[in-house]
Amino acid sequence: MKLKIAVPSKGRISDPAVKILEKAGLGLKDASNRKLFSETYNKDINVMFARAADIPEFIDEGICDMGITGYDLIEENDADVEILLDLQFGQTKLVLASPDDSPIKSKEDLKDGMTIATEFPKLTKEYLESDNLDIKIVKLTGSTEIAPFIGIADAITDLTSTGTTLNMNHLKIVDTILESSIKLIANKESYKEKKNLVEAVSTSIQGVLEAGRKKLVMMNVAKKDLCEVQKVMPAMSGPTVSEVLSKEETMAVQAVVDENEVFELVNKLRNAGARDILVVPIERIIQ
Ligand SMILES: Nc1ncnc2c1ncn2[C@@H]1O[C@H](COP(=O)(O)OP(=O)(O)OP(=O)(O)O)[C@@H](O)[C@H]1O
Ligand SMILES: O=P(O)(O)OC[C@H]1O[C@H](OP(=O)(O)OP(=O)(O)O)[C@H](O)[C@@H]1O
Ligand SMILES: [Mg+2]
Repeated sequence: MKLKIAVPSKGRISDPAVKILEKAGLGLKDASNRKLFSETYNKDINVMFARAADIPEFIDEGICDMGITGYDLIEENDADVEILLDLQFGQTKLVLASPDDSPIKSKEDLKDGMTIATEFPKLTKEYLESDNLDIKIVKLTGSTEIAPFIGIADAITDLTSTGTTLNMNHLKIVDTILESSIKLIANKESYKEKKNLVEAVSTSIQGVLEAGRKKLVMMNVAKKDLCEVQKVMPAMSGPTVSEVLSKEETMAVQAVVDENEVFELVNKLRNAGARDILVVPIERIIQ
């Protein structure tokens, strides 16, 4: 039984998606450009490349079993899929925005008869319907930010992450409609029929995400200093201590710690008597 994963073929989320699969042990056998399919180093799992915007539909319809794409696209396509993981990249938000000098400064300033340009008509319509506003929606396929300046819209809804595009086009954020990031999703039937394989992929990717924030700290400690070192040693399940065969009165100590604790910890460990301290990246942590 094979499992097919849909991966964005281009754009800002394509490379990070391929990289997280590689770290999860699902490296692509052929990631050359313009290929539609690639095997992975797991004989039961293949990858299909597609536009991020098409992936929600492909998973909903079962054309692929799993996929990696943006939450905004899942919602805009009203895709009925299982959202398994937040992949902690591609954070963005869909916002209502208007020209800097526009009187539209809040949602309340929107009036019947106005026009909004967007690449996300469904999400925009839902956002407006909640206030029974009779506002025309103009669907564009990109460069939405110019719409208010060529007379086709009073305001826009668009994705923003750094805010650069809005600032460069003299647009201000009026309201946030949806927070989004990149998700690992699965077809609901596949999740039942290929549950083991789907969960194996999800667990492995979760292990990569967990490990991303952790480091393995290893060191040698004289037996006389062990107590002092253990006092400063935060750890997931207590440090591991073992005999150093080559040095009698010395113990090898190691523990997994959060990367943001490492700087302070290393100095405390040295002061407590630890020597030969190594800080090692971790590829995956499977609880
Ligand atoms: N600043 C951003 N603008 C747009 N999308 C973003 C942004 N940050 C993250 N994303 C996420 O990436 C997804 C795909 O956006 P992206 O623009 O990379 O793909 P694309 O539009 O298909 O490719 P391209 O922009 O190169 O045409 C978006 O739906 C969203 O989930
Ligand atoms: O807040 P920022 O970091 O400026 O990002 C926001 C911009 O990114 C997206 O466009 P993209 O670059 O994906 O081009 P596209 O419109 O062709 O998809 C989006 O449509 C905005 O224009
Ligand atoms: Mg884009």
